[in-house]
Amino acid sequence: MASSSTTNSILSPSFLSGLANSTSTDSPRPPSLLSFLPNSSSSSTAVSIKLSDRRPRNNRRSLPVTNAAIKTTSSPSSTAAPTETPGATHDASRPTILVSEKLGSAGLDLLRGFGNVDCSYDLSPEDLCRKISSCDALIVRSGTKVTREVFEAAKGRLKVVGRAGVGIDNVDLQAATEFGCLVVNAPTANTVAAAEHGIALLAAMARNVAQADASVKSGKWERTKYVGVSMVGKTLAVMGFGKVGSEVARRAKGLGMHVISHDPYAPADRARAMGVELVSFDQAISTADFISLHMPLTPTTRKILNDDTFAKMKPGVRIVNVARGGVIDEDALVRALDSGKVAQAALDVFSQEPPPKDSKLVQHERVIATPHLGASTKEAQEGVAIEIAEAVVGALNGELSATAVNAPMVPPEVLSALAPFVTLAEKLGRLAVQLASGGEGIKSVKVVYRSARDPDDLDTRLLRAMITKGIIEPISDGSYVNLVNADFIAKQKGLRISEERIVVDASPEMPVHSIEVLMSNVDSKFGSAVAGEGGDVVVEGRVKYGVPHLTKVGGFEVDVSLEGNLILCRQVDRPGMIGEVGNILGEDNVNVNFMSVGRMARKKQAIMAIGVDEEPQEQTLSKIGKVSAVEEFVFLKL
Ligand SMILES: NC(=O)C1=CN([C@@H]2O[C@H](COP(=O)(O)OP(=O)(O)OC[C@H]3O[C@@H](n4cnc5c(N)ncnc54)[C@H](O)[C@@H]3O)[C@@H](O)[C@H]2O)C=CC1
Ligand SMILES: O=C(O)C(=O)COP(=O)(O)O
Repeated sequence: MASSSTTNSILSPSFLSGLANSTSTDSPRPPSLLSFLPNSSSSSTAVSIKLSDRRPRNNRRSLPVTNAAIKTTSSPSSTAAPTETPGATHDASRPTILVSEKLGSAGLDLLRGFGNVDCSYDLSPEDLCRKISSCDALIVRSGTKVTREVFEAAKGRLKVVGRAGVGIDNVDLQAATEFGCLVVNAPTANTVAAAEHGIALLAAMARNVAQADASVKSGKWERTKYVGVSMVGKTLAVMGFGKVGSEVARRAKGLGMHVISHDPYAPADRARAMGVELVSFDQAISTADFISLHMPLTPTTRKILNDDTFAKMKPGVRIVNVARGGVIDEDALVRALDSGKVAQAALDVFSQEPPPKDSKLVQHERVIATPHLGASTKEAQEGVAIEIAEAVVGALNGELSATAVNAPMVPPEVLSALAPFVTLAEKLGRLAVQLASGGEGIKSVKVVYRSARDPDDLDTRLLRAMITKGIIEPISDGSYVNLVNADFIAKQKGLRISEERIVVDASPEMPVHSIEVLMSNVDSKFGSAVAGEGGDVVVEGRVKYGVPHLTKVGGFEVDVSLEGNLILCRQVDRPGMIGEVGNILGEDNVNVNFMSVGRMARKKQAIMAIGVDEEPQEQTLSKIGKVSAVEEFVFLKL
């Protein structure tokens, strides 16, 4: 098989006239990343064929966007209409957003401008599961457990879970990812509130404010009993130097404390700039007079303070926890308080919330407790509500949120530049899998990105996810594939996708010059699609003038815009072939929108790539098969 061929291109005039008509909405927009629809870019423009040279266009054609998908999704299984907020009307054409915990009014207003908002607080797990199949989004705080059962009960309708706050330990992220449900949080709006609460607890604990207050209210006046300790000059270990931890450190420095911190992932220069020394875990806990916890609850931080670690602390250490109850072994803390190793603890969070009424920890006389109030200031709650409402609305619009927790975060400007390549990637995956015979047998796919840019500057996660989606959707029983679950589903299906980035001499303006998809160890329905030493099914595409094009099939160069559907035809290169096949399609009312012929050499084999708007009937295809010069052909849905 020849490794190269020459190309004639036929551009349809309506393609060009469509461009002339382009409006402001024609500028490239980021594609919907969550609502991937199967035929996300089909064009319905009917055209006639006319020979023409490729011409650059001044206006770009509008990009296929699929952002209506989530808005209009209604699960066939969802029959129960959600309870509306009193006074609100339920509009079935709008997405439904269930808010299961109190959310600031500004956020609710924003949500109501976009969809049906159902504020149902204090739902039992069963009620939540019952409701969820009629909801497109769920907004929670720390009180709602979003378990695997919730995702199962959603029956595929739930597209986004918004956590109105930072900690996402109450959301089963693995299950969310498997179900293709995006999880977003609101990571910044409550930072100061949580830090202020940490400082409030620190000072209240040191000066016995809570106990003394209760004593005075009970009619006592116990001035000697409630002598406190000073904070100035004491060492505070901030465990977790993230947003909250660093704000606590800043405030503690203002109180004259010596602040050290342990955080395996924090940059030392950021800490140093604040006059905070980053130290090892053991050094932090063994030298601190006060320890303040600010790390997330994860499998590695669960019970990070336990009998062993309490044993390493200074006698009389004081502990503040506004992070998560689960980072402390609470029974061990009771033991450490009883033994005097820990002098006092100030706790905002508990492993079980609310804690049992008879909790020894809560009842301990040297413990002060608040009911998870860290984020509860008016200001923080309004800010969090807006932050999460914007993220959820964006996600429902098919945009990727900057606060996505279980999907790659792609900055809007990168997304915008990648948009046509995202469509190209999906179509190449879709084409390659249809060219292979027996799609389920595909195990190994290689993707080669050619770009003028440094390989490190090219974030291909989005493109890989779309290729995966393109490969998987045609061969699976309705698997819903999106950026969130693409890698998971590929792995589940035993599909190994490897990537190679090659620097080429091309325009650095374009993030990618070409994308090539190679499938190993598969037979092809269209022998000409097989190329290379390994006998791979090969397709390659590029973006030209903002529009995805197929540029290579097997060893043949072609040039066809990836719109509508595609007929690939290998024939002996001879005069009249284009007209003959074009006539068959025309007679059977199939519109050709694009056509190109790539041949090995004059009068040798050639590949005709024909873009068609409609799906030709069986008999139309068989007429093409009967054209004497046609050696093989295949119809591919894009
Ligand atoms: N009580 C409340 O109402 C609130 C509680 N929180 C809790 O505080 C936590 C921290 O919040 P942010 O500072 O906004 O998050 P963040 O993500 O900015 O900071 C967390 C820091 O913990 C560090 N970390 C991770 N593993 C660690 C380990 N093993 N040891 C030490 N440090 C580790 C990370 O590197 C990161 O710098 C949240 O995960 C949440 O659970 C946050 C807001 C309000
Ligand atoms: O943001 C966080 O992580 C918090 O813990 C705040 O929780 P809340 O929204 O007040 O239930």
